[in-house]
Amino acid sequence: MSAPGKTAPRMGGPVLEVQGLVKRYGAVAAVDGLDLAVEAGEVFGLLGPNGSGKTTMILILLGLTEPTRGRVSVLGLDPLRQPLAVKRAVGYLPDSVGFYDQMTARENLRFTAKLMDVPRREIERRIGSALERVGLGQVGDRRVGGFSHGMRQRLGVAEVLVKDCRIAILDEPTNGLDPQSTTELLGLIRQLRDDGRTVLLSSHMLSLVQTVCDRVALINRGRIGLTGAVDALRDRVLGGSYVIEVEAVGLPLAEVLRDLEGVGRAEMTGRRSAKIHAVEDIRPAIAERIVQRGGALQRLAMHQPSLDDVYARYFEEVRNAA
Ligand SMILES: Nc1ncnc2c1ncn2[C@@H]1O[C@H](COP(=O)(O)OP(=O)(O)OP(=O)(O)O)[C@@H](O)[C@H]1O
Repeated sequence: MSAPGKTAPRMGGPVLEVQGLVKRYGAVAAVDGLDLAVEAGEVFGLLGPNGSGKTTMILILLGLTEPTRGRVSVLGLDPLRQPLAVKRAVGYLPDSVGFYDQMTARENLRFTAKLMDVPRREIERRIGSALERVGLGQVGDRRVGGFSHGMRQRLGVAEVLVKDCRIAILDEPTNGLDPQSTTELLGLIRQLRDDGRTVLLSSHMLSLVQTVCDRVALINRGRIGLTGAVDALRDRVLGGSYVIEVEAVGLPLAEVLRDLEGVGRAEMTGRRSAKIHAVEDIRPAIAERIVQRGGALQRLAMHQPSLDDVYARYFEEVRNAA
């Protein structure tokens, strides 16, 4: 597959940019003053509860919905004024990708390639290579009507490869996929990034998003609440907290932990076990203290908060503040 994309009206800076975006449906503000900049080559996750405006924003980026107010730029293009150019440069996978069921996978890809003006001499080579890459090489001549949901999603990725898009936008791509298909799809998303493409994805599958996204934005009621790398958000929302589980015998554990430096809160989970919330990884200090006081350490494990913890805490704070 060749290097992605030839549409490069601007060098440097964000490839997807939204400023002061508002979209109203009557009294409902689906998007309510949203600013976002996605840099070239990153996998960016849009996270937020149902109805927070993720799909609306994606449709605006694709030129499929008109914003009420605000500025939108996709590779320097205005999706409303240049919808065809945006369609050529951006691959879009909704949660259920639409293909012609009566046509084979190869015919569907050929149809898109012609529609998108892929150079004729390139079409068959790109289709063959894309089908192989997404693991559909053996079934390229089968009708898509018989494909599973996971196969359709992979065919959606093949379409991005055939169009050679610089940007792929995926709306809830892992919805309805079994664990193996989910893992495969995430692998393909990583490959898109490794090609140098930019990926914007919306998802509720936080633990999975965490494994694939370079940065995420938490969206609440049509606005971006927080943006950053998962680690940075963890620090900001959870105060960089580490959860350490310790189990020791031969000493009064609660007393031993009481004045240990770095312990934010220690909660006894049993007679010999405790869960410690700390601002840094203080496992060596815990081990040393227990041994010094004549105890025997039986377990010392650190649990790093996941994106689910960040998400839950953030939206809890938002609800409490409302
Ligand atoms: N065509 C429409 N007409 C009226 N209201 C709409 C329309 N599309 C979206 N909305 C409303 O706008 C808000 C945002 O919807 P949107 O689908 O963008 O959210 P979302 O974050 O993608 O949700 P989900 O996670 O459930 O897909 C919701 O209150 C929704 O009901």
